[in-house]
Amino acid sequence: MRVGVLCSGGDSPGMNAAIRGATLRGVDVHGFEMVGFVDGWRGFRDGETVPLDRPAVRGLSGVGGVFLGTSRVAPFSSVLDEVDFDAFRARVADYGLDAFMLIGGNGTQTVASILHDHGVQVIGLPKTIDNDLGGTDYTFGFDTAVSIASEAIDRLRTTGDSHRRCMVLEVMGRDAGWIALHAGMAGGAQAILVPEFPESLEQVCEWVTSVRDRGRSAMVVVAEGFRLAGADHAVTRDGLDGFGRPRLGGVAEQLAPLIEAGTGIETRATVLGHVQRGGAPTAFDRVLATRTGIAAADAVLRGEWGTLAGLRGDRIELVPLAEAVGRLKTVPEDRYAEVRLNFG
Ligand SMILES: Nc1ncnc2c1ncn2[C@@H]1O[C@H](COP(=O)(O)OP(=O)(O)OP(=O)(O)O)[C@@H](O)[C@H]1O
Ligand SMILES: O=P(O)(O)OC[C@H]1O[C@](O)(CO)[C@@H](O)[C@@H]1O
Ligand SMILES: [Mg+2]
Repeated sequence: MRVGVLCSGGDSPGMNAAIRGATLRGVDVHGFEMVGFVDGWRGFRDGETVPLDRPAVRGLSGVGGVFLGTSRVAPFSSVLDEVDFDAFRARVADYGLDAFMLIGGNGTQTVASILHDHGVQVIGLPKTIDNDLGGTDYTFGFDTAVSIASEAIDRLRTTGDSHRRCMVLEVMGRDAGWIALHAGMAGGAQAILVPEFPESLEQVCEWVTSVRDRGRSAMVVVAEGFRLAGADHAVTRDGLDGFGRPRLGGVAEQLAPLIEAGTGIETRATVLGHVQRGGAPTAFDRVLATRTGIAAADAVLRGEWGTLAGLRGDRIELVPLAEAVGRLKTVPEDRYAEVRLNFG
């Protein structure tokens, strides 16, 4: 059995641990031959590969980023209806591959599902700091991003308190508010603004003012995909991402002067950015990623194609890819309601 490993989408702490887990199980236990593609589909297109074996993954469990590289380079050069899947399968055969392990978020696993539907033997490994992928309770990288964001909240709080300022922290997450919700809860934020539930500026200002009236300084956590009630799209930056989508970001910088004008309270914005994706994974993410890699190698051995190695409770289960990518996993209303009652 010859298995190709490929990462796509943004990097996510734990990816190295997942590749290590899959390689140790796949090569040493099951006797597979394994190969990694450099920089995702770019390496597949350009023929850039590295052999994966025990020495190649030595010491990687706690290392951030991903040594193979990742990218948003598209797997197909045409729109889906026009993709030549015979040519794609022929390319897979050129590499001598029997199977693919695809490490990525909802976009990557959508590609995995499409490939499975067209006869490519694939297993998905769910990663993303956004935690927006179905079929798994948590994706590795999320816990690390939340830890970094909650540390940022703790730090912003002390300077905010010293100056009696309102501090607004923008975190990532694309169209899902998971990082904002969990980091905001961990840091005791007085308002958490998520893409799933727009709020009016008046309401945000009311929360900030009530915090001041209690003699405290407000900490507002905002997800990059949040929009004020009535706005028809999220705030974007110039340029497109590698897949041609608008880049999210900038909502904190837009909100801060509006809050200051609406409350009379000096307000500052911080955009956490890629810091929340960098550095060493937490122990939780290392364990989750390693177990995901092990489960994926076992799934290859059993030929459980078209599945994703997802965390369900305390177990890694193989979930049909189609089920996992059917819809984005966003913050449900009850999770938002339980924190919103205490805002302000
Ligand atoms: N529907 C699709 N059809 C074809 N290719 C897709 C599709 N969705 C995603 N892709 C490809 O997969 C890549 C990875 O997807 P995406 O950029 O959404 O990241 P992801 O896997 O969701 O990870 P993350 O959200 O953590 O960055 C895209 O950049 C694009 O090349
Ligand atoms: O690394 P890039 O291409 O700037 O992408 C940033 C995006 O990737 C993520 O970090 C992961 O999907 C999102 O939270 C964010 O919107
Ligand atoms: Mg995604």
